[in-house]
Amino acid sequence: MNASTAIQPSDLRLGVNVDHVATLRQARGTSYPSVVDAARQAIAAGADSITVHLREDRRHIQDADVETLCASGDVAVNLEMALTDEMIDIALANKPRDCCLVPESREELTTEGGLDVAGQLERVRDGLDKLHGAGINVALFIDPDEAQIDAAAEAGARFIEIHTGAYADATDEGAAERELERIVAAAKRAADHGIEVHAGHGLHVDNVGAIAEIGSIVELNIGHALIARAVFVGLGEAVREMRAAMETARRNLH
Ligand SMILES: CC(=O)[C@@H](O)[C@H](O)COP(=O)(O)O
Ligand SMILES: NCC(=O)COP(=O)(O)O
Repeated sequence: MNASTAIQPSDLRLGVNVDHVATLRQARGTSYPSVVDAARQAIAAGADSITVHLREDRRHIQDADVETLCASGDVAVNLEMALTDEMIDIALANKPRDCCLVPESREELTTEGGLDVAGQLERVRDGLDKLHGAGINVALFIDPDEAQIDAAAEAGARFIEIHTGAYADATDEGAAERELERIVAAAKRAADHGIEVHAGHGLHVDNVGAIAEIGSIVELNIGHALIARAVFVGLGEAVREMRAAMETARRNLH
């Protein structure tokens, strides 16, 4: 592989999820902190895109955040959403560059498992067709599971986002290693299907390296830990720290 085709650290994109900027705002129902200002600051500091999860219960991101961000023209938006008619209509009305279909339940504290594509293939295929028809890139947020990867390919997915939550939440090194092996295998299987591979959930500067070293993963979506870090160092510095951790790890690729 010559230098021109070697994987470059910049090959790995960073999507910053700003849900929890909205969590702080919703805590008091104020107009601040501005999600749009946070998005622009993150982009200025090196983020490639902004992820927002418009949940059915609107616990953090609001419809107006999606509308303003998508209308801004200077922020690449990745709209995370449940596979429902309501959310598909909102995506079609706002036309974010990207969507990511995620499972959702009101009782959950945060996203738990990945989307069950294998168990609802036609419904997923129908959702993909509607969003693709509007020119929206759509990723399926799925567990690092062979059957779900194969189902994503069968449904016509062009992108997946591998759920890294089990890896991030592993309580010991052995469990983390086993989850990492699942992610590596899933990323390779998806890439072999010709699917672009993203990853996210629970990542922070201390655990992102092993994921960033997986050459077939080209985008990471990171939110909660980065926003938490921003409380102490500011959003721009938190983004720069994450990018540096990703690029340092990416240089380990052969
Ligand atoms: C799908 C995923 O893992 C996250 O992007 C999601 O946004 C988590 O939901 P909360 O941000 O509500 O924790
Ligand atoms: N899809 C993952 C994401 O957008 C951010 O997840 P987290 O870093 O907030 O856990």
